[in-house]
Amino acid sequence: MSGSLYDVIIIGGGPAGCATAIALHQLGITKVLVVEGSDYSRERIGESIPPDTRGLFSRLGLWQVFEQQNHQRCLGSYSSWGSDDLGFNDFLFNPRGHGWHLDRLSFDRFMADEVRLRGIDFLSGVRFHQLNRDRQQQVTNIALTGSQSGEKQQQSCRFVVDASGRSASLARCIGARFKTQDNLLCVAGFFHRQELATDLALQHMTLLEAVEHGWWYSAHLPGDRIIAAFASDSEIILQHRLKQPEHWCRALAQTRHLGPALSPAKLPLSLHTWVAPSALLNPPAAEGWLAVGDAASCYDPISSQGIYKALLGGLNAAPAIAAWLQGDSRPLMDYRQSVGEAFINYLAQRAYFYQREQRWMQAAFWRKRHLASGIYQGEAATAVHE
Ligand SMILES: Cc1cc2nc3c(=O)[nH]c(=O)nc-3n(C[C@H](O)[C@H](O)[C@H](O)COP(=O)(O)OP(=O)(O)OC[C@H]3O[C@@H](n4cnc5c(N)ncnc54)[C@H](O)[C@@H]3O)c2cc1C
Repeated sequence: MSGSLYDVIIIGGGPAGCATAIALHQLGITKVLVVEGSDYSRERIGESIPPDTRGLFSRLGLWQVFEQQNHQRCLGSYSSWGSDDLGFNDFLFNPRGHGWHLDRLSFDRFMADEVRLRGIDFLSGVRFHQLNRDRQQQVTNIALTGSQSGEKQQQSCRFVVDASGRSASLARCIGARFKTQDNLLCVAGFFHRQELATDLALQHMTLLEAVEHGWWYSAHLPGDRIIAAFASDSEIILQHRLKQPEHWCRALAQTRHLGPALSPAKLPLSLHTWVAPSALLNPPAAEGWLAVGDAASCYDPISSQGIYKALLGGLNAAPAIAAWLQGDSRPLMDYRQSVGEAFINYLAQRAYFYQREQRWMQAAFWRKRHLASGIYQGEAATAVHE
């Protein structure tokens, strides 16, 4: 595969990278290479997607095949937020129907298979390492390394896409930097349904519960698995030793709704920790490259918007790339602007949501979010216009 000049190389075969490759293919751009560092065997996070995602699957030509996958329907969410009561928000009146709780690994493998089925070159187990750009020739040379073998190779292209998720490894090589507005940490445990006294009513729902030091959520996944996750600041997690299963389980048991609903009979074998920042890449695009998905902007998991944003980003990025390859860079600059504007909208929604919780005004977690919401939006606006 070495040696040929690609129109586009995409670093990262997650939802954003695969959606970009498929959307480019729909526009007739087929000299595309996707480079994925993993072999899709390690646990991934991010499973709830809203009903509106159906429209994006349709636009990508994936709706019928996605429907045949075995993902769990999500009919709505219960939440205890701003009040001790458990409110219920269902999707019954959404014209697009229900959402889904994905088996995240099989979803990412499915997206990668759909890319390959279209005849698009796809390297997995190969990591982006370094790049060097020949601006006169308008060629970018990409150095790649086998994740296991350490074997090196080089590929060249005219346009390069960073879809490497929160690491934004390619964009950072070019000199772009994240402006981080918030740095949540999530500690998650996976259970099998048999290990829990789960209330059947919760089976097709997401459950969200605010507590003094952060918030919890749980979701029922395919294969009768259940995820429960606690989101807070790293110093609070450290102080309460919440990376240790016994402390994490004790904190879960102390919640008003989630603990009694799950009541795990035993500790999870291990806990997984993920950073969940709210951050905007500055800039998210420039001549010859763009970032998409989490590499361009990361949203708080409370929004359940990450995968939706990744798929939509791929659909928006493809025409901007196609135009750039034809010599018109205006759509690329529009794309760059739209990533920033969407981020500002997201910050406003997020601030509104966190402001609704007023029960623990003196607790460090909530004080920090209430104080910061105004400042965040001002800073983000600057990032877009820089
Ligand atoms: C705790 C938590 C809970 C979340 N919950 C939800 C949720 O309920 N719903 C939702 O929609 N979103 C959720 N998200 C967000 C969601 O997971 C992300 O927004 C989504 O995965 C972004 O997709 P992506 O393709 O941009 O990035 P990723 O999914 O991160 O994919 C990036 C890909 O690039 C590859 N890669 C990285 N570096 C390199 C390299 N150097 N070379 C080659 N390949 C590389 C990675 O292996 C990966 O496959 C959650 C996130 C967190 C942290």
